[in-house]
Amino acid sequence: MTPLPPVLSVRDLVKRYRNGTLANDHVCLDLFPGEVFALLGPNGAGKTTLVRQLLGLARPTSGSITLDGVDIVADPGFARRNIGFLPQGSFDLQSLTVAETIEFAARLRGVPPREARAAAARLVERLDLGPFRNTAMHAASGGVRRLAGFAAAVAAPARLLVLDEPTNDVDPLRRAVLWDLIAELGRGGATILLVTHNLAEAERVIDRLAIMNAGRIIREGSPAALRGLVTERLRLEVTAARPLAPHPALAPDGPSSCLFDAADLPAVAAWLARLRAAGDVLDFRIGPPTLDDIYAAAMAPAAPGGSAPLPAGARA
Ligand SMILES: Nc1ncnc2c1ncn2[C@@H]1O[C@H](COP(=O)(O)OP(=O)(O)OP(=O)(O)O)[C@@H](O)[C@H]1O
Repeated sequence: MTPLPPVLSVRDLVKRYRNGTLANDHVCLDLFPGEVFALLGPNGAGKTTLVRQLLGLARPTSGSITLDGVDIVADPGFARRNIGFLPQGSFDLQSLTVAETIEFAARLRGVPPREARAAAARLVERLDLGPFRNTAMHAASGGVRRLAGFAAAVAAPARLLVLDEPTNDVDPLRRAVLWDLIAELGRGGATILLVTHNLAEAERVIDRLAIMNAGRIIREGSPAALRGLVTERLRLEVTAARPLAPHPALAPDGPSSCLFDAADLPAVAAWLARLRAAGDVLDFRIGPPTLDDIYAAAMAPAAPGGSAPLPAGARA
């Protein structure tokens, strides 16, 4: 079967600001239909710069960006019409109510009035925003503004959704609904670029991810492929009844939550069983490394004498 062409294709993208900062250094990226793709990286890595160019809000120094094959450097309007965007910052239309904001966003992207109103009503219901429907955006809490912004981004059909920290300030119950909705949109065929530091929650919706550092993509692949960075390690979470003397295999950061060598599993399991029988440990969980662990491993300084090896298949 021939793979579908990418929705978004970025080739050799370079962005150098006027002050000389090289914010994107030959970035290449392909996003395929229906995938939820996470862009990760520390502060200042170049993520916002990349997003601004994808949206046609900043001009690349060199390189190309196409959306559905259309050159959006030459036609930035095409990007603005076809990308749903939840920005990191606050919303501009502060005098509109929550429901009006969502409806207005849909209208701006060409949805007829009746459908725009229906889409807003559906999203208000789904995100449990009913009590805030008629609250003016400027008077809404940070979390409600965030949810309204999310609803505004997804209220009209889009070729690509760019969601920058969608769950910031959102309460845990609505956050769970929001992640469900993101996963559903992906399953429904939407292509989603997620910029987030919240790896623990994003983990269950992500199909592929890229880690940026200093303007470059340093790792790219599915979470499963990138787990190659931390093979031979397991993560232990312990609920203890009282402070525990550390086990040598878990030092120095154990044992409440830590990584340990898989080879030490028999010793660690026997130690936990003893503590559990004595009532010192109430509960424990041993599982594979998390996305946070993968990220930390990717960002760790290279071992002396060379750079960290790239695991097979870690770069798609
Ligand atoms: N308008 C600008 N002029 C000059 N330098 C800039 C400008 N905007 C960003 N930079 C610099 O470009 C680099 C990348 O910044 P960018 O905002 O893209 O990073 P980021 O990964 O989005 O960071 P964060 O996670 O903190 O939002 C940084 O060194 C930043 O200081």
